Amino acid sequence: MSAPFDRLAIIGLGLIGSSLARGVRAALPGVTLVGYDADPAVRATARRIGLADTIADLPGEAVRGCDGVILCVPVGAMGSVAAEIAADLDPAAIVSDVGSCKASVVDALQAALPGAVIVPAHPVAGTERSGPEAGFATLFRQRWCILTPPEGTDPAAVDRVAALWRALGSDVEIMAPDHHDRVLAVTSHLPHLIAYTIVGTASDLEEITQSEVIKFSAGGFRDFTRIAASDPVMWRDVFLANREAVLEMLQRFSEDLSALQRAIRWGEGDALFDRFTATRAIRRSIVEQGQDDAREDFGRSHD
Ligand SMILES: NC(=O)C1=CN([C@@H]2O[C@H](COP(=O)(O)OP(=O)(O)OC[C@H]3O[C@@H](n4cnc5c(N)ncnc54)[C@H](O)[C@@H]3O)[C@@H](O)[C@H]2O)C=CC1
Ligand SMILES: O=C(O)C(=O)Cc1ccc(O)cc1
Repeated sequence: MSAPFDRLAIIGLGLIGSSLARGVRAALPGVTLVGYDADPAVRATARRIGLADTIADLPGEAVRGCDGVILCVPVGAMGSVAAEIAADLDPAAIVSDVGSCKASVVDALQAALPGAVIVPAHPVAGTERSGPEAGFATLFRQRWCILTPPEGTDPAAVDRVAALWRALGSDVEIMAPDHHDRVLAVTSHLPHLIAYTIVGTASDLEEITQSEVIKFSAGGFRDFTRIAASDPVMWRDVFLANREAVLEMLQRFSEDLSALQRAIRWGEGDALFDRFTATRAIRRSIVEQGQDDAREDFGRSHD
């Protein structure tokens, strides 16, 4: 199988960009990799650990001569990065991204790069860690990667981006950007909001000390603290960019939470039991489909 790209630029070398670089190195050794990050310290680390064949000092320099460009920056920075590369982009190059929400990113990329070939993507794989040293080559293996090409996108371009993610071990699905954002609002964004809230609530309680929260954190709370350790810039941007879908799912969630609150208040054990039985079945079907995190060393050593 020939590689889907000859020369690939990765802009943003944090968790996802560096995992992508490592994955491409391992699975597609014929691809020439160029990296760029706005943070000079990240560029220095990327050079030291040999993330790409070249680490450029300017975004335009990174994309020049590339047939593929993947933006791996927080979603709020996608538009400005696209504007920075516009003048140096090969007109035939495919521009993609890895942002966690898609409608706003598609709009930002189309506005900054009129006429460019744009195939947005979202690898539904990650950890709570960030930065170039947090990445690992196998992050995308057995994970979904959702592509949200704008209407009229050349199918051959979509196939090339799909081939890239399949080479890294992902399963690829195509979706409309708005639908993607509603699905991810409930499966990923709302759970992060809940984790940020519960961990904040526990640490704000006056009568329970911080050290008691840490000392007695049982399974459930510990899992929430992992998610609540996720990158503040990335998640600030996700909630601002996917505002409507998140607010809609939050409204539904609040209503369901009120129903459980009511059941507890009125001692309605059957209602609680029925709800917990139904949710247990959902967990079982996720595990059966191999989409759980059975990887015990998740986020630690993977290369
Ligand atoms: N963290 C996760 O689990 C996942 C994240 N994503 C998406 O991937 C993207 C990147 O996230 P992470 O790698 O986790 O974040 P990260 O914080 O580890 O890395 C982001 C990098 O982008 C750089 N950057 C920021 N603004 C820039 C600019 N204007 N020009 C060039 N570089 C710039 C930062 O210096 C940083 O090194 C985000 O859009 C996020 O929504 C997608 C799937 C999973
Ligand atoms: O670490 C976790 O539990 C995650 O949920 C990772 C993650 C974060 C953001 C995404 O867009 C996709 C996956």
